[in-house]
Amino acid sequence: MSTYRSIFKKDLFKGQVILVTGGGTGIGRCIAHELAALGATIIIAARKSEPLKIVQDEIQKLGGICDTMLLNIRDAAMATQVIEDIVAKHGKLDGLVNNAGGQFMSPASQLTSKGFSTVIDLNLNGTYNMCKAAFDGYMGEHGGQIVTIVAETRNGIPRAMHTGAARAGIINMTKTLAIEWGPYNGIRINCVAPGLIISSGMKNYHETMVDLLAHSHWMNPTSRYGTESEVSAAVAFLLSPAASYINGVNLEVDGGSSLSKGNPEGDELKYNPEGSHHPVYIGWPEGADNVHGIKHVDAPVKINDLLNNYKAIGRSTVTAIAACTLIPSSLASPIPVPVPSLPAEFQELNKRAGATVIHACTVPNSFAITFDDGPGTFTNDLLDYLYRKQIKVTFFVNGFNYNDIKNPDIAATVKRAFAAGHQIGSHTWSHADLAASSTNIDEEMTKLDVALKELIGKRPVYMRPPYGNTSPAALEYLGAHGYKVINWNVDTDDWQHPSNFKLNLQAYKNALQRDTTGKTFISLQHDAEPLTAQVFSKIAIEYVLSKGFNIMPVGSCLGDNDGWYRD
Ligand SMILES: CCC/C=C/C(=O)SCCNC(=O)CCNC(=O)[C@H](O)C(C)(C)COP(=O)([O-])OP(=O)([O-])OC[C@H]1O[C@@H](n2cnc3c(N)ncnc32)[C@H](O)[C@@H]1OP(=O)([O-])[O-]
Ligand SMILES: NC(=O)C1=CN([C@@H]2O[C@H](COP(=O)(O)OP(=O)(O)OC[C@H]3O[C@@H](n4cnc5c(N)ncnc54)[C@H](OP(=O)(O)O)[C@@H]3O)[C@@H](O)[C@H]2O)C=CC1
Repeated sequence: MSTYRSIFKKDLFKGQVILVTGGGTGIGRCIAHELAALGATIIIAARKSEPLKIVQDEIQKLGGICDTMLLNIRDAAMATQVIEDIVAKHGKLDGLVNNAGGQFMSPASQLTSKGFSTVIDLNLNGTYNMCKAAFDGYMGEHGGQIVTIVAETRNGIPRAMHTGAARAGIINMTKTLAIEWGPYNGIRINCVAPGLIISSGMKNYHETMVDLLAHSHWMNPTSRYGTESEVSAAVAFLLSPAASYINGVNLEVDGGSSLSKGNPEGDELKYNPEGSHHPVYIGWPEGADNVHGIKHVDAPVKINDLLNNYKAIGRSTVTAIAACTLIPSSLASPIPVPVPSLPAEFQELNKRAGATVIHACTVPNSFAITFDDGPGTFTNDLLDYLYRKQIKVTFFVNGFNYNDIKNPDIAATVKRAFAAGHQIGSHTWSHADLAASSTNIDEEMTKLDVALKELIGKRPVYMRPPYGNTSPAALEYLGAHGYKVINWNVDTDDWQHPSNFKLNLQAYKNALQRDTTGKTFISLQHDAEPLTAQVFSKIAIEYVLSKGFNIMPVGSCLGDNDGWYRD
């Protein structure tokens, strides 16, 4: 019967008894499968019995030995009891894999004391409880191997300060225990620090976070996420005699992501959005996902899709590790993005109507970078970057679209952008199509003007019609009410393919890779798109700067230094 295809030799752990906490799901389950396939008697323990029973059944079906126990690692007495029960039932405890753990995501500023304590209690205290129980109950006298799964913490973990602190505590505790428990008790103790791993753990996160994760999987030096098998292999190695002189280390299994995290700028340019050139290791048996009724990996669909992609394009099994190149078909041959020109009937209409539609700048060598539909959840990240680069841009904001401008965080972002000298323009209250006869143009413009007046004390003169759409009636209204109507001549279409930075940038390349003598540009992207705010905007700005253009707000690029707003 085909079983987990470990890279290690068969029977490596034959006769050993190893406890894997949290072994009913994700990484822990994979570790349990691999160690059982290598001959160990595995005990998996966690709070919920059902996942444990399923995994026990899977392992037994494949010919392995697996026992289950209920355990809450936060409960020291329960930890002690579980170790006692294992020793009573199986006679010993050769290995302990502290895999149980986790957290919720939250910016540090919004974290409550209770939330912080909960995550510290689970990870740091829980791991301590297990180490102490294993030491007191068996290993202190007989020796053994301990491996704790932490998380890569080298430069902090944004939005998970609590878990970063707990895991850093575990890493340090591990070093001390290696020193204290090594010489006399024959214990080796190490940590494995995964980067982002395609596993059931991702199911704990909100859909928005899963979306973001699914889009950013290439943003580390290995340009992909890791697999459960790659973490499990590190654990098996550290438990094995091959690591018998390795003690007190933290082995990062993160594709190098911890090396570059925290660098304020430029990292994105070093990453490879085209996909990974690295082999992917997946130890699950080849064939369908559910051979013998065993589901290989149980991550959220969008994350699981990444794995299927790695499998489809890469060589994913132990027997066939080979270089793989993940090139989404959309990137294989760049699709040129045409520079839009105003439809002929509108050019004619503009001549008659009250407002003309502006597509380019007048100041020589200027490039106005504009963002629509925001503020978005990550506009503040973009503002941080713009501040560091000392660059000013234009934000055409909505009142109620991706976000509600009255939400205090969103309102604060508008105020911050304004105070920093960026130009705030109107993009209508609700992103309504001004060319549609059903749209109340006056309401759309006035409602946002009133909200902005409250926030920044002024009403914008510059506006961008949603979808770039105008009609004679709209232009007449806008002209009569003193608005300047700004469209663009570089359209990234980032909203259609937010994670395809190469395609987004193609619009810039189409504009700037030809003779640009006497030309000026206004580009369009959307800061409401998280990946545009966090990544693409920076790629675009670096590119425009590399071509020698001066980036400025639309008002400046039209030579208008005073008339951006009115009272
Ligand atoms: C980061 C690097 C990559 C890592 C990836 C992985 O690890 S993937 C693996 C991922 N796998 C896992 O993480 C698996 C293990 N994770 C867990 O069991 C839970 O996530 C746990 C750690 C919160 C513990 O749960 P529990 O049942 O013991 O606790 P509880 O529910 O009773 O909450 C206690 C308090 O915590 C607070 N708080 C909780 N949630 C939120 C939130 N979403 N928002 C804000 N706050 C939140 C809140 O204060 C709450 O008290 P309240 O205000 O309600 O009175
Ligand atoms: N997936 C990833 O990208 C990364 C994961 N990690 C870490 O790897 C480990 C495994 O993660 P993963 O498999 O992805 O996530 P899962 O959420 O699938 O696994 C967590 C496991 O821990 C168990 N658990 C949670 N709290 C307790 C508790 N108090 N007592 C006993 N068991 C508990 C859960 O079972 P039950 O609920 O039944 O108790 C579950 O089986 C975790 O420590 C995680 O933080 C680190 C970095 C990245």
